[in-house]
Amino acid sequence: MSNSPRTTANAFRQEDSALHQEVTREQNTLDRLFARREILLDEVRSQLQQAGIDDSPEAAARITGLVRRRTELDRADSGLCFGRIEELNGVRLHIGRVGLPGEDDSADPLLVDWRAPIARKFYTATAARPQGLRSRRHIRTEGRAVLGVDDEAFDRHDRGGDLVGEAALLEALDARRTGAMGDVVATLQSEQDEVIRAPHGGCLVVQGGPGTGKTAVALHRAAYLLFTYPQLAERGVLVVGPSPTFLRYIEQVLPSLGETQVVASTVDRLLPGVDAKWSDDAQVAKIKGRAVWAVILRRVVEARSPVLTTVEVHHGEDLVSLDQEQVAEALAAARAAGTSHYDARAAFRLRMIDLLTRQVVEHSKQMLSTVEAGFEDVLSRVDAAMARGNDALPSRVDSDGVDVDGVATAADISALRQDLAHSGEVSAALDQLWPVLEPTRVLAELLSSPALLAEYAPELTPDQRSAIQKENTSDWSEQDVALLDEVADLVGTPSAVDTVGDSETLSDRAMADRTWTYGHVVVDEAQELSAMQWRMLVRRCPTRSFTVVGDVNQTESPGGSASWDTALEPSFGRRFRRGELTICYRTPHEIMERTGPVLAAAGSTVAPPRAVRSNGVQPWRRFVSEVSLRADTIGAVREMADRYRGGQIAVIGADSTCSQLRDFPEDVDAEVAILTPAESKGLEFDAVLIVEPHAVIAQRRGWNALYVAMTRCTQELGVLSSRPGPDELSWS
Ligand SMILES: Nc1ncnc2c1ncn2[C@@H]1O[C@H](COP(=O)(O)OP(=O)(O)OP(=O)(O)O)[C@@H](O)[C@H]1O
Repeated sequence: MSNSPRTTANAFRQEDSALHQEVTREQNTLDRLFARREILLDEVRSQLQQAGIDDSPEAAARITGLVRRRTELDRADSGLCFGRIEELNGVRLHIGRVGLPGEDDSADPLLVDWRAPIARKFYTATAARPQGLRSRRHIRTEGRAVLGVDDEAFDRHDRGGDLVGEAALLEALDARRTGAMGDVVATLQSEQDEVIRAPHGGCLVVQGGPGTGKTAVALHRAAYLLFTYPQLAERGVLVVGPSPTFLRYIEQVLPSLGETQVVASTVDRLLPGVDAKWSDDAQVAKIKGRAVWAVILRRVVEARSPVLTTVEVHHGEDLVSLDQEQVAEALAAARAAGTSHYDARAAFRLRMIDLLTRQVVEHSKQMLSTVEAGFEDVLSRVDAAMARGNDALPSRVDSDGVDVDGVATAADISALRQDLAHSGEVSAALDQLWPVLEPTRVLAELLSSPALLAEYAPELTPDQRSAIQKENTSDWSEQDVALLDEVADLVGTPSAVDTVGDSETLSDRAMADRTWTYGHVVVDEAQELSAMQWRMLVRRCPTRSFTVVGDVNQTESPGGSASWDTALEPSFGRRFRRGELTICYRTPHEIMERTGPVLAAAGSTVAPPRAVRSNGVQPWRRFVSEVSLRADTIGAVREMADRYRGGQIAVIGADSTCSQLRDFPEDVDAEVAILTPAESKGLEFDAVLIVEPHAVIAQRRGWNALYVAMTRCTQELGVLSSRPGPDELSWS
């Protein structure tokens, strides 16, 4: 039976009114939720005011917990509630950014936190596997207003797709880009949820093609772990990204989820006091990234062994000395502990002062006859006090009237040791015998000396050694930082934490402390890291609790890896779990289907990820003359800016092309960025214009770079070339 226009119109009206009723119903719920949130916020604020009177660790932990709760309630102002599930028995649960308990403890929660186990079904139920749900609803809101609802019913077996909340998802994906990544908590997909909720111990590596949500998933996982394992908040979660631009792009995601206990950094910013000023060229970066540096640098540090020599020091009129045998014995004792260079040197210094003190006392004729018995006892107590304070000499020993011999008391001996500890002659003797190792000096000396490189780095060929040799050793490159960190670890250099006050954030404290260890580390674009950078990261989390996301088909950096086994095995052995993301959310089908040949040319045997949406906009290519390239680029960008007003546009090309296009006119109604493929890593734009693809391909790992460039846009891809080819970009 066909519907007459009148009955169709009636049906629409009925549907409209049913929809209207549902929107009103959700609006009432949202109003109640906001009212409850206000009450809870007031409670937390007053608890915070009352706290802080005592400064016990328990009180500090409680305050940290309250501050976190206040932040998450505060930040939930937008998108407080975004979903609802209805179970077969009719029970309905609203899902949101934070959990809101009911008014009394026994009541059901008014709003379930998206990270709670019970919320999982919201992200994973499908018509084929409804998991006891009758329906799922996505609730679209703006501020405190409900705009609409999208329902999926699971008791009618008429939907078979693998997308969750397809309408809400597609709407989110089609939205204009703002230049900042947002959270996707309302529309997470089932395969993403699986990664986010994986157990936190050990290393989880997630491979996924461009736009499959790796960054989004990694950040939501950080929020999930902090919620599920609150103890992680104390040490924080480190998020490592490929560039400062990328970190700015993602910086709002975790705060919008209410998380503050997260430190975001590039890997080269993780060594306090060292600022990487430049990048090595590809050949040098590749050499410096090799794992063999761990062996080379250990060799260098170990070769700085103390020089066996006698020690002579004045104390007043006295000349006291240690012979080689005594020095050798003290050295052996200091090193036996198996501690770092720095700690062993500190232990040796104490031992040396101890022996010299003994000599001074022995020189005192008055003490000679009676000193031994009491002296040992006092020394052992002084030693114990020193061992507790490591390098620090106690300013005073509690003598309790202990007379060593009726002339020298414990206090006398303590004062004597203080004298010797501050003696310039003792310091000079120590420096000569066992020089302090300053990581920057050690590496600078090595890299500037062909002779030292030949001696300590025989694993490198002469050509490689001359490639890395450098005269100006006061500036450090990104790859140098990982080498410096390795030296600092071998030497055991203490961290300069003193500059950070109590009131500073977790991020301030962690970033000022080389030895800070995190509860969990998330690494994005992880395929780009060199072996030495991996070592550096593992030192930041010795429990090896890592989430590693990336795409080995996008690897561009010289020290990076084309396989996860190669990248991870040196640091994690075989002890890592794998996850995979297979659906591309960013780039439309029209573009993704053109990336296959480029990926194949890059040497990959896998297919690009399947695009979730199609927008009907075909990628285009124009041939222009080299002379008019700049003008044509400007013209093409203007056209794109007209189509994506207020949006984000990227012009991507090789270094040489980018330099030609600098000082791009800004009088277009869109943000325009001119980037190399490496700079565009992890970012996305409404439209992308690739200029001179042949120059991109000509670079090292150029096909991978082209693949990265092609997959940055959410709507439109254009290509401008002054030369024909390559065939992989012949679309017609
Ligand atoms: N479940 C989702 N709901 C809505 N948007 C999503 C979802 N998953 C991913 N996105 C969006 O898709 C885009 C791509 O995500 P993301 O940047 O995390 O991908 P990626 O795998 O890290 O990409 P690349 O490797 O190219 O850097 C982003 O705009 C992200 O917000």
